[in-house]
Amino acid sequence: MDAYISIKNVSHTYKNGVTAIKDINLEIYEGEVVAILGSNGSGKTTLVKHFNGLLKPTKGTIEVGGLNTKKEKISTLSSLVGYVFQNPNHQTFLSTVEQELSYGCKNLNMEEDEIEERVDKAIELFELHDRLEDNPFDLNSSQRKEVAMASIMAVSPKVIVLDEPTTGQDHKGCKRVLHLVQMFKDLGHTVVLITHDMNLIGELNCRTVVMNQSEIIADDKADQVFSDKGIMEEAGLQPPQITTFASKISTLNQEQTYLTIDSILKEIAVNQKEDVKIGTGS
Ligand SMILES: Nc1ncnc2c1ncn2[C@@H]1O[C@H](COP(=O)(O)OP(=O)(O)OP(=O)(O)O)[C@@H](O)[C@H]1O
Repeated sequence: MDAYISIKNVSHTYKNGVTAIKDINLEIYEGEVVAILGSNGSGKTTLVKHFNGLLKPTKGTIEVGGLNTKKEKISTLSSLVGYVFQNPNHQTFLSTVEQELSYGCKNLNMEEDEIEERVDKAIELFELHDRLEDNPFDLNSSQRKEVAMASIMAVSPKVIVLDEPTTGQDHKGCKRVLHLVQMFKDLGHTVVLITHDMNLIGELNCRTVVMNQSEIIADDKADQVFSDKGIMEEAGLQPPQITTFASKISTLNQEQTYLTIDSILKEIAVNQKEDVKIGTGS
């Protein structure tokens, strides 16, 4: 299968001379959930802004859906890759939620009927029926972020990039983000997450690309990355607290990397059943 996003030897040097990404090679396939991790300034946002043409490589090539991003307009690329900014205020600027939801589709010159159909679907998915007349700026930040996601979903791009989706969210908001990522995946979208939220990555146990000093230093499933002390130290990352806790409990299988409380509880339940079996001689 061909990669949907194919990045070959890509570097980006800003006008001020900072090379924010260096010789990046990365392939992202349809339907994947990929987290991009790394300390501040490691190059995550610069990399991802290349996916929808907001930035163009100063060296190397990127193809999205077979199109060379250097040769395509941002409008073409943004119908393939939707970018949900960290701060929804950078994305919502119209006076009603309904206008926001149709904005992306209108920008792509879709027919009225198609816009209506897509907006209705987004309203359904995000349960926004009661908010259509609201001004996005009267909503709380979590709701505003959902409106931003819903307006991207109306366009229905193959790839959805979520930049720090849980930053500034309360516990309920974080759970909702997890649910939405899973929903996007179930609907067949590819999801790229830029995040510092190790718990979110732990819950997803998704492909995890680690960046450090403008380069990719790891690309593996989250449990493999989190158990690699060298990589974690080099990138200045800490695994989820539950992973560190589990690594200190000798009765747990130390060959395994536990990413969630549920995975620990499951292991304990299995151990207890084994104990009962041994105790009864059955
Ligand atoms: N528009 C710009 N002009 C010049 N330098 C920039 C620009 N945007 C980012 N940089 C620099 O590029 C480097 C990488 O920044 P980038 O924002 O891609 O990293 P990041 O990993 O996303 O960081 P953070 O986690 O803080 O968002 C940093 O040194 C940053 O200062």
